[in-house]
Amino acid sequence: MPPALRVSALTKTYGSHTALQGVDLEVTEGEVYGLLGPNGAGKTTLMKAVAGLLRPDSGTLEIAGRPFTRDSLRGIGALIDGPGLWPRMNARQHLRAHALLRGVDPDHAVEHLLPLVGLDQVADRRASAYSLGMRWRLGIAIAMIGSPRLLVLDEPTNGLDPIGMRDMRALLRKVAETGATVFVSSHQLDQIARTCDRVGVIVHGRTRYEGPLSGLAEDGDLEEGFFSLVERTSSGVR
Ligand SMILES: Nc1ncnc2c1ncn2[C@@H]1O[C@H](COP(=O)(O)OP(=O)(O)OP(=O)(O)O)[C@@H](O)[C@H]1O
Repeated sequence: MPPALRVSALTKTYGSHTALQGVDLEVTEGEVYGLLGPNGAGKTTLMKAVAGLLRPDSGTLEIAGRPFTRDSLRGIGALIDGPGLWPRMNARQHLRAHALLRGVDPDHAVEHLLPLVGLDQVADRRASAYSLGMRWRLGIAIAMIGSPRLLVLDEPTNGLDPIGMRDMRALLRKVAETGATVFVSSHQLDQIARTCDRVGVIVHGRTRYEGPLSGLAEDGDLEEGFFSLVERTSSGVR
């Protein structure tokens, strides 16, 4: 089976700043893949490229073995830069509106996605009354409209309290159990450690590690191993 996502030699420059300098990675179908890297490493840039929100300068993207085209976007759901919600609308209305915009059955979206993200009991409450965790979960439900095979999530644990993080970890596993592949970025090594099957680490726009998270550990210490990889590959640049 071809990988859900293959990124090869991807580059992206903003003006004179090179954000991606040849990123390679491979996300296996059905896994939860964690994208790690320090601030400014290029994680969001890479995720935007996979979600079709920006065009890379060079390199290739393949989705399920096929070259990336506009049609690939039908199979990709993304949540980048946080959930953009309408404060006066409730969860049910959000899902219905997005389903109609994407041309899929709004009843199906509401029935399947609200329970999946644990918002069925509060579906009629306005988004402005939701906790951050609930907003993120609604954002994920919106990204899942149309049953994408690949879900791209940029920092979905940002700002969450421990309970919100635990719920998010459980949700990502649940999403993977539906058969979708999850490509998720995070700063939080411990969250990634508890959720992901494999990880990729990018530093200054280059892939520096890909494999099981345990492979990053140094003398059994994951955090030390991660810091040491970042320092070794940063060449003094901050
Ligand atoms: N629109 C833009 N214009 C100019 N530079 C940009 C733009 N977007 C990102 N950058 C720069 O590109 C580099 C990579 O940014 P990116 O947001 O992809 O990194 P990141 O790994 O997601 O960082 P963080 O963890 O801080 O969110 C950074 O140096 C950033 O300042």
